[in-house]
Amino acid sequence: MKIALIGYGKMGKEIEKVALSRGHEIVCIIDINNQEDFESEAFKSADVAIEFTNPMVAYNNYIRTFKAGVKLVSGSTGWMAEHGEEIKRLCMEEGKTLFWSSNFSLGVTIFSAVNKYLAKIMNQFPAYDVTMSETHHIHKMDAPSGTAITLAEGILENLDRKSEWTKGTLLAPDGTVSGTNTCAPNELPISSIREGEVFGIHTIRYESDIDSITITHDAKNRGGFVLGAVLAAEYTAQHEGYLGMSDLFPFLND
Ligand SMILES: NC(=O)C1=CN([C@@H]2O[C@H](COP(=O)(O)OP(=O)(O)OC[C@H]3O[C@@H](n4cnc5c(N)ncnc54)[C@H](OP(=O)(O)O)[C@@H]3O)[C@@H](O)[C@H]2O)C=CC1
Ligand SMILES: O=C(O)C1=N[C@H](C(=O)O)C[C@H](O)C1
Repeated sequence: MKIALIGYGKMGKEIEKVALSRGHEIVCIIDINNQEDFESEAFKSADVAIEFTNPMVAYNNYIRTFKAGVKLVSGSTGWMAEHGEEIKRLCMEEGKTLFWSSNFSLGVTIFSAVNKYLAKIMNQFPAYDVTMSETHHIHKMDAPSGTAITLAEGILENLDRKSEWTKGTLLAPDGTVSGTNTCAPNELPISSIREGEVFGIHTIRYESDIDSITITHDAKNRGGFVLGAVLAAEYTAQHEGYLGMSDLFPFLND
């Protein structure tokens, strides 16, 4: 399969290696310095483009990829609140194709299913309140992480006493703490920690006066995100529309 890469940073470089190891060809690499290549024949020849950039530029990259008539896989986070509805509409009503996930790792996909199941159980146990925390490397631009937002949505869909998530405390790379831990009973607070080169830790904690139940996913490296993105690209080459991990792993719909 012919793959174009958009964004050649931490994820883009690792995706290149895994895509080559699975027999794919990289036909074009677009970074910040060669934006004109969106119009190149090499880019247009790709079966799928894989985009990992940042919250500010992802939307524009999607529009340029759609214009070139190329299917897209993206893991960029932090753009959904502003542009999510429009991008979904372009895919569902105007024939464009995007496979997006806030986290491509199989481990988080499993964790996400467990999270939803646990939230459903907790409807029977009102003594427990729920909080979430996420820890990432100091270079990360968005907070809360995209994964934390997706996990929070999984809780809101299943736990009747919570209706929105809210930002909790932020521990910044320089050690300063901002935000608050207090929130309304219907709110789920997400605290964020930026520390060293952490790949991504997500913890969901249910706490009562007598005990606590905690589930955690801790990425040991970027291998899971990278393999998942390449598997998603292989899937996207054969499918159309607005796609996600529940298409790739239908057990999530059970
Ligand atoms: N869904 C998932 O599983 C995962 C998602 N992510 C998300 O993916 C994104 C990228 O992560 P990561 O690779 O670690 O970040 P990096 O900062 O390491 O890489 C991003 C790259 O994109 C480049 N870039 C900036 N602007 C443009 C542009 N307009 N067009 C093309 N390239 C551009 C940057 O160049 P320069 O450095 O010169 O600005 C940089 O090389 C983040 O939003 C992160 O949250 C990350 C890991 C897993
Ligand atoms: O920026 C990162 O590194 C990551 N971003 C994604 C997110 O925002 O959830 C996925 C993963 O946690 C790594």
